[in-house]
Amino acid sequence: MTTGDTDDAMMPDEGCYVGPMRIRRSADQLAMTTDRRLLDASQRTSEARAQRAQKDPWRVLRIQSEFVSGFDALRDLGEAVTVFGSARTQRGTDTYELGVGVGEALGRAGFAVMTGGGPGAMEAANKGAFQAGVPSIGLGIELPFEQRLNEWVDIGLNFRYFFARKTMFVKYAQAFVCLPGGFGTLDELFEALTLVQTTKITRFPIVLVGSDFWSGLMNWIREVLVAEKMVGAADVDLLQLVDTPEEVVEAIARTRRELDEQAPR
Ligand SMILES: C/C(=C\CNc1ncnc2c1ncn2[C@@H]1O[C@H](COP(=O)(O)O)[C@@H](O)[C@H]1O)CO
Repeated sequence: MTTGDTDDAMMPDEGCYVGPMRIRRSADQLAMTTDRRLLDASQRTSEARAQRAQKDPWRVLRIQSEFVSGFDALRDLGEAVTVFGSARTQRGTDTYELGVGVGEALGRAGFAVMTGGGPGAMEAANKGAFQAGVPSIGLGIELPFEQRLNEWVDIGLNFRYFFARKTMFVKYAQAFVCLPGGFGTLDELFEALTLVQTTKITRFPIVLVGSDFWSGLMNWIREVLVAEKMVGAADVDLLQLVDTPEEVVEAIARTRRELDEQAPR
């Protein structure tokens, strides 16, 4: 994060977000995040247990405040779609352009677009939404390294806690779209799938974009999960696999129509 011939240690760090706040800290300090303070088992010494007893009850207020600010910021949002995808997708690649196209097509169909607000596929989808003139929302997360919301976000919120942020992705969206991604994207995809499968959320299309990328997973779900009776055959239909931005919009519209026919609002 430094340039030129200046002593690296003297250069201010780019900093990172701690919840909604941007601060500069040393690399060691950056390794600690609020989520980690709450969850990390490596803290289980007697000293850490004492701290836990003293501090955890008060953390609830901070957790609560994240829900309050999220609910408040998003309360007037119209129809929206959450787009997940890799933080590592490079600008100028086909996948990045696909993400821009998806954001734009969703925008033209009247949906605001919500992402994790980071780089890669998130940035691409935000860019498309911005270009379509619809709200382009980024729900960032405090991470143990420098992070900022991408430049195409026009409504941005930063969260300390993954679980508070995930609630916003679900509560304020009418569908999920997954571009190619890694563990983060898979986590978000499977959380959504579980919520639909267990009817915690209803009327919720989940669309995977990019058959080259996702068909291996779809085959594994059919050949292993269904075959071993870990999921029902019908559960596979909760996922739709498409390749183009237009097909994303069609898939969402089709699922909504089908759901309306089964159980009119
Ligand atoms: C890896 C880098 C930055 C990470 N920055 C992120 N900012 C916001 N949201 C993120 C970030 N990384 C992951 N996420 C969430 O998970 C999904 C992507 O994870 P994947 O493992 O890359 O698939 C994404 O949808 C976000 O919600 C440095 O460039």
